[in-house]
Amino acid sequence: MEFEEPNYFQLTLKQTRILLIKNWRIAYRKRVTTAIQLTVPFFFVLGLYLIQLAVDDALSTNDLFADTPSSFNNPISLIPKCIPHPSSGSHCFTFIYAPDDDIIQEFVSGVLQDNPHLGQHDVKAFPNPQAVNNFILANKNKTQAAYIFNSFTNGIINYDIQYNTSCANSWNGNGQCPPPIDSVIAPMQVSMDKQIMKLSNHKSSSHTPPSFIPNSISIEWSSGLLAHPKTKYYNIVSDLGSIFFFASLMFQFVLMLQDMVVEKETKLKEGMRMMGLKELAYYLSWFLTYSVFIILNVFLLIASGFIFQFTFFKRNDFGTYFFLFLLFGMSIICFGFFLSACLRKSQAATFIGFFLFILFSILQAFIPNLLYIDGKPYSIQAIFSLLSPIVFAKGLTDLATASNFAGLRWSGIADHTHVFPLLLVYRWMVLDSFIFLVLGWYIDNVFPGEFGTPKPFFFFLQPSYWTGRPSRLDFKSTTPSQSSQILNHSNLDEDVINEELKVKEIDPKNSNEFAVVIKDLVKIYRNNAFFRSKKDFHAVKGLSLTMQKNQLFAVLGPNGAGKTTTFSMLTGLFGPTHGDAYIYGHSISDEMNTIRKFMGVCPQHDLLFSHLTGREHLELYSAFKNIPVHRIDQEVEERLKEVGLLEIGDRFTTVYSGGEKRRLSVAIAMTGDPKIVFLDEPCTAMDPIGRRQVWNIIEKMKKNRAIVLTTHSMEEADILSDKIGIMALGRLRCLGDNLHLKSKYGSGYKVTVYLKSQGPSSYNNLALAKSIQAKIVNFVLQSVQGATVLASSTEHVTFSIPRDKTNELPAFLETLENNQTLLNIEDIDVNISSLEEVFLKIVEDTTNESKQPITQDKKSAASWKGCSGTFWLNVLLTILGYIPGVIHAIFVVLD
Ligand SMILES: Nc1ncnc2c1ncn2[C@@H]1O[C@H](COP(=O)(O)OP(=O)(O)OP(=O)(O)O)[C@@H](O)[C@H]1O
Repeated sequence: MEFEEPNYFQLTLKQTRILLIKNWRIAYRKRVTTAIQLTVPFFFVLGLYLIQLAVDDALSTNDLFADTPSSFNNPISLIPKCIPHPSSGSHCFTFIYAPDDDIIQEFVSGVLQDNPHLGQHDVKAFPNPQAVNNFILANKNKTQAAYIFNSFTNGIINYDIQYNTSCANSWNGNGQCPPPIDSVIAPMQVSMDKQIMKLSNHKSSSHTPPSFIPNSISIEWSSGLLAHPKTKYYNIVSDLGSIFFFASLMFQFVLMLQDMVVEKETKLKEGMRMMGLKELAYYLSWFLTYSVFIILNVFLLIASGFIFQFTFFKRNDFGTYFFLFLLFGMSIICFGFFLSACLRKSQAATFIGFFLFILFSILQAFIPNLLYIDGKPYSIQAIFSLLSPIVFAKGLTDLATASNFAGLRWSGIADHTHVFPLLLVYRWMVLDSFIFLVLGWYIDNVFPGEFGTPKPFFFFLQPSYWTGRPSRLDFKSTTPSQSSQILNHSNLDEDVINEELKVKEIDPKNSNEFAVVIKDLVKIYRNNAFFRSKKDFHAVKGLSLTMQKNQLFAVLGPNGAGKTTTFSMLTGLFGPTHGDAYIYGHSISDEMNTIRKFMGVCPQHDLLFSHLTGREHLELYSAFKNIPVHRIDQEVEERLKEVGLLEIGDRFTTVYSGGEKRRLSVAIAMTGDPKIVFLDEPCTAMDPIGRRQVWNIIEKMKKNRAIVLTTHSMEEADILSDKIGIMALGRLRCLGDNLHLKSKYGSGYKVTVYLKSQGPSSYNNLALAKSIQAKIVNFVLQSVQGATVLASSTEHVTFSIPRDKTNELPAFLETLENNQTLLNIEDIDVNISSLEEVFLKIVEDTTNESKQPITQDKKSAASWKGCSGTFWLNVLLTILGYIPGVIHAIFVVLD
């Protein structure tokens, strides 16, 4: 099957489409979560409405808001007696006064007469205002108020009433502080003014009254409210709207972060990338999925606002708040992208998601009021505006304030008489979205984390990144050869050394002969992302190898040999530390995107979505492989049939048995007719029938493609492979086809001689059989030097023929056959050593070799520093490249 060379954008669109279908299918199947996700704004607006109702109810008993059909007046009360605050002693002055002259004392006596609950000890006289100040400064909270008489000139009496704002002297035991004008100032003024009036009426004074006061006037004071209907003055949206609206949209942010990090943590994302998923399609699909959620949320939020009749929605123009919500929603999706690129664990994602949710809720409640005011430098406002929740709260507060009046018109969004008008809020949210999108994309490429090949920090300048094809303009990283430093050739197999020499001669880019050429491949697992450490682990130590086209190459090795690490590098799960490999002439370091077009992968652990069926998985991967839409059904049917899953293809993979999941993984690997297929232990957890079935499939697959198989099953390798490489402790230990390995590393041949039956079991017959057995043993041991008896019974004897006597084997077997009658031999069976024996021998040879510390790696680092011409440039570029890495590292630490 030949598929046309895909156009990058067409393929991206196609993949985006199928990923969207996948996302919607999963969303549909997780109905409860999705329903909550979609309807959450309604519940937040409902909550806001209920709070509004509760507040309205509480205010309904207050005269200010209650229905007041006619005005009413309350007489001005008496001057309240100062009640000492528990913290400021046992006594306080209700008022003090200055100056201390006769006429003022006359006034004060009158005030005390009018306020019989007060006595002389509640007041205190001072000679002048300065003395009053000195007393107050020296005696904190011991005075409630003061009369300061300034002048009596030209018939004008000028006096001040000063009062204590600390509320300490109005302490009424329940912590409430009454408004000073009503409770203190008005009674003091009324009382004092009465005395002035009395004086003018000459009732009790011998002093001459000021000339402007008429003879005999009396006034009664009272105050009251105008008549008014019931008012709903309090607008809950002004105070709590920003938190509630913010929360209803931030919900999506937390869920998206969780969804994306789970796909990363469970390697599903990398699994899809290995099978040809385009990065852009991946991000686009999540962006579109969550954009739809956000748009639906925004409409529901607005609709709920209208249902509950909030003036915020009724008075402001629709566009003003619609764009505010929409742009904020988009900005949090982009912020989610950025965070998902920095996080690896879903647990950390949940924790950080909720932490940010709470942090922003708190910050946005007060920062905008302190920040977006006249006189604040724009630079400070700009820094905080990089966080879209803060700038969102500013926009929301403006709209809530406007809704207390006539509301904001769309034409007024750019009103520059406002500090930070709404148009600026929109622009900042667009800028925030862009910045976080770019940062997330950059970090994902340069610091892909555990999986993925890190790209150079200037990757976006390389034409190949955009075109998917290598270009002459691409910067090539030179990876120094390591094998000569790392390997000690003295204990290596000569086939391995020859292979290494052969690889050195090959020009992998232009050789048509090989499917895979591996050159000095090295993988060091770093303990620390930034520094070399003694805990770094050298998993693959300079592997050089070729694999032929149309052949199956089996990689064997004990646990920890480095098979999966090699496999992961070849399939692009992560990049090599040094060296390179070429698959059909394409480098795994630079051209993985090209390789993925013709590569199929069955990883060691099944990477399956629990809410998709087997058939849907194959549809998904068929789209990644650019199979035309009209051929996808046929492809899916064929793959399901091939692995025997046709009948259960429509079931969710969660109900598949271990073996069925493996078979589905094999089917996925074969989707799209790949030229090279990597199978990592494809038959684990399979029963013998399933295993045979998969072996048959692999056997058929071998025809037009190269297959790389890692396995622990010697039988599997023996039956399927054309060539075998056995690895141990990160190195290739031997290489060749099974016969070559068996004859080279096996103990030799096994010859089993079956004796003729001597009749029913009896003492005589047993003695006869023993003598025949002795004769045969004698004959064989004399015929072949070094032969040994492995096992014997009255029915057969098994001999081991040493490997160096293999050439004598045909002549010996002929002699044995010629003496068959004489020696009473029934049958002769010849077996070569098993692959298992070879494997055990190789592993045994390497058990004494300890895992090497990476001293050589330090040498290579030193030699790198030695390239002084480029050293400082490299240092500079590295430092620049690490800036986003520092941001990344902060999150990794939190992770
Ligand atoms: N992410 C990692 N960080 C550090 N060391 C690792 C990491 N992954 C693997 N290793 C180590 O590298 C060595 C090779 O591991 P690898 O998984 O390649 O072995 P393998 O041959 O595939 O083993 P198995 O047959 O058990 O799958 C092991 O010692 C393993 O502990």
